[in-house]
Parts: sequence; C-alpha cells; structure tokens
Amino acid sequence: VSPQYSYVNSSPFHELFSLKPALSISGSPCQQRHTLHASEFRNLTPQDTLSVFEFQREAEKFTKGSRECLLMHAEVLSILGLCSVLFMGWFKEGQLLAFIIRSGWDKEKLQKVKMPLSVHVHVLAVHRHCRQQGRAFVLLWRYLQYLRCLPGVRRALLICEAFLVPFYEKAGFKENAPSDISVGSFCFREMEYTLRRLSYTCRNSSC
Ligand SMILES: CC(=O)SCCNC(=O)CCNC(=O)[C@H](O)C(C)(C)COP(=O)(O)OP(=O)(O)OC[C@H]1O[C@@H](n2cnc3c(N)ncnc32)[C@H](O)[C@@H]1OP(=O)(O)O
Repeated sequence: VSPQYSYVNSSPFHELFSLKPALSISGSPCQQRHTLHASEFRNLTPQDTLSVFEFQREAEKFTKGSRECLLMHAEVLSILGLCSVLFMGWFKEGQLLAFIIRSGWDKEKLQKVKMPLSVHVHVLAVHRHCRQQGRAFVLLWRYLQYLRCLPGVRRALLICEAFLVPFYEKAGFKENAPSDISVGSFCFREMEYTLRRLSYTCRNSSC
C-alpha cells in the first residue's frame, strides 16, 4: 500500500458518492487555478498545518468552552510531520473542506508502532459553510475504506458527545461503554468500528 493516498474523483465509489456542485466558501478566497483538482481526498501533510489549525479553531466544539481539545499550531505541525498517512483531508479547488486526524500521536508511540492496531479518530470536522450536506459521512466512509487497506489496522475508535451517536451509528460504529474521559463539563461516548478486510486485500497477505 502506498503511504500517499490521493483520490481525485477516480475511485470506483465515486459514482456512489458524487460531489455536489462547487461551493464558494465566503470569507476565504477560492483558488481557481487550472492546476488545482476539482475535488481531492489526500493525506494531510505539514504544509496543511495552517489550514487545519485555523479550521479546528473555528469549529464550534472548540469555541464553546472545550478549548482543551484544541491542538496548538506547533502540535498540528508536529503530528502531521510524524504520521501523515493516518490523516485525511477533503479539498475542493485547493480549499480544505473537511478533515480527519487521529490521536495517539506522541512521537515515542509512533516510532515504536509503525501501524497501530486501533486508530483513534481525534477530530472529524467539516467547514461550517459546508455542513449538513453529507460531507462528514462521505469523508468518514472514505477514511474507513482507506484504513481497511492499511496492514494491521483492525478498528477505529473515537469519543463523541451523545448527540453525535446516531451519526456515527449510521456510519457503522457501535457504542462501547461510556468513556471515562471528560473535558470540563463535556462527557463523551466511546464508539468503535471493526474493520473487516476486503477479500482482494486479504489475498496473498497474512491478514
Ligand atoms: C471524533 C470527533 O471528532 S467528534 C466531534 C465531531 N466534530 C465536531 O464537533 C466539529 C464541528 N462540527 C462539524 O465539523 C460537523 O458539524 C460534523 C463533523 C459534526 C458533521 O458534519 P456534516 O458534514 O454536517 O455532517 P453530515 O452532513 O455528513 O451528517 C449530518 C448528520 O450529522 C449529525 N449532526 C451533525 N451535527 C449535529 C448537531 N449539531 N446536532 C445533532 N446532530 C448533528 C446528524 O445526525 C446529521 O444527520 P441528519 O442529516 O440525518 O440530520
């Protein structure tokens, strides 16, 4: 499996999840250069640090009191530099629309364990101007398909607030016992997704 994952409307699933017409995100200049892909799913890299940092800062989850969850600019830069293979962004004409980043990123762990058994999704976020259009669902689905192909990864785990449980259940996650993690007054549910191997990825492999 190539560590770089670039997905430019060419997947066999594209017809299932074709994109809606181009959006103009107000407040941020839309890049229109011909060299930019109309729509692209790819791993996030350190060059995306500023976009990710600004993006998560505006997400209401972080501005309504739960600032402990906010990753600092240096942390974002550091985690994107360490293991970009587990972070995915959805770009439209070069503009970041949505991203997923995983947690458990401390340097020691990443150096010891090249590919973890469980991937902990830390943040799934969609730009506030693009919500309620099914984008989080599409990105999550693509991310789970992608994880399936990574050797050794067996499940995806995340914690979320109760109101998002139905959303993650719709995406195939099952609720575990309530999480003992709390941030200020926020309590969380733990959700788990078991990654079943696709038959063609198992052929000629030990998984
Ligand atoms: C592991 C984690 O990251 S948990 C934290 C999730 N991220 C955040 O809170 C960051 C800020 N919020 C966001 O970025 C977005 O609102 C997201 C990621 C939660 C949802 O993105 P969207 O693209 O709008 O979601 P999408 O359109 O695919 O699905 C919408 C579904 O999400 C759920 N949902 C999204 N926001 C809410 C909300 N505020 N209240 C209740 N349900 C919600 C609903 O189930 C909805 O389903 P419906 O269309 O049947 O009503």
